[in-house]
Amino acid sequence: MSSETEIQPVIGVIGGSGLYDIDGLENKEWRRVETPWGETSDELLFGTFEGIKCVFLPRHGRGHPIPPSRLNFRANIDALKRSGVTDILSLSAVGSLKEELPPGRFVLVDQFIDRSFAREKSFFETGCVAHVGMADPVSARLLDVLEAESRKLDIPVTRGGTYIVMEGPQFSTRAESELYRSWGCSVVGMTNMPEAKLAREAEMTYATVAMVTDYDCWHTEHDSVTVEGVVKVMKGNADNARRLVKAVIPVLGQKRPLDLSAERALDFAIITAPEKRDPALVAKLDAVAGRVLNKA
Ligand SMILES: CSC[C@H]1O[C@H](OP(=O)(O)O)[C@H](O)[C@@H]1O
Ligand SMILES: Nc1ncnc2[nH]cnc12
Repeated sequence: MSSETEIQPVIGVIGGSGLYDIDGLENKEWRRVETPWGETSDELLFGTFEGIKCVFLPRHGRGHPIPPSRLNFRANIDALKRSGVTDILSLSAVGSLKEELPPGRFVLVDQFIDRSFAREKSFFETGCVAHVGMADPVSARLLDVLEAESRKLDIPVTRGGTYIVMEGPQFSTRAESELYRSWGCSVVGMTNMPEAKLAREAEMTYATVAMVTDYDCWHTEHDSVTVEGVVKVMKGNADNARRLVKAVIPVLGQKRPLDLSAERALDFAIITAPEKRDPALVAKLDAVAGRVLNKA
């Protein structure tokens, strides 16, 4: 298949804190999707928007029952892949690590630092080893559209930045917050890794809209982050996120060429010799890696 091959995108939206539904979808249906990795956070919401297929998943489940360390990221990403999703828009509440990124701003991050440690981070295990590239974890094409539509809607937006992923669920200590700032990070959150790594392994394009809710705890003129403070800002952010999602779907849903860095990420990534592969694991990888593993 050449890079000129056109595909019909299916848009997946992962809703973070405060975003447990999306409006404007037609033919809406919540459906459970079975995966070999266990239970997803919730049922997935299938629908169309201006004729474009969309799939929504509330990351923490409706009503927010699941904390960051207990999210089954593998099941969530596998279920989106299995449902035909090609492009993932991840919507996330984050704390700001820079003065110029106040609450209410949307940061279109282009890098991540993964400091999470209590999570399953790969679909590949003993019996089928793969190493995908993560140098550019975010799709510039998705960012272009998110940036252009945010500006049209007058949503305060910053293109570029690093999202540092902490394990949580407690917020950072002041020393941690200062450490992340000294590393040049823009925002801090608890969920985008391993989500972005798994999206790459599953050959889906990925971009995050990091919606600032607070200044974490480093800022001397603002109170340290609390859930109460986050929730107050989240409402306005969620309204803007809904407007933005509605604006980007018709643009992203148009036929487009393959995005090779993501959609062909597994072409040269699997190192385990075919005769050494574990058939049970290969079977589990059907949705994620069937394209390369099941080649004749
Ligand atoms: C409710 S504040 C902390 C919570 O919000 C973020 O989650 P998400 O990315 O799903 O919006 C953050 O990472 C924490 O999980
Ligand atoms: N300050 C913060 N730290 C980690 N996750 C967050 N989500 C929202 N605000 C946050």
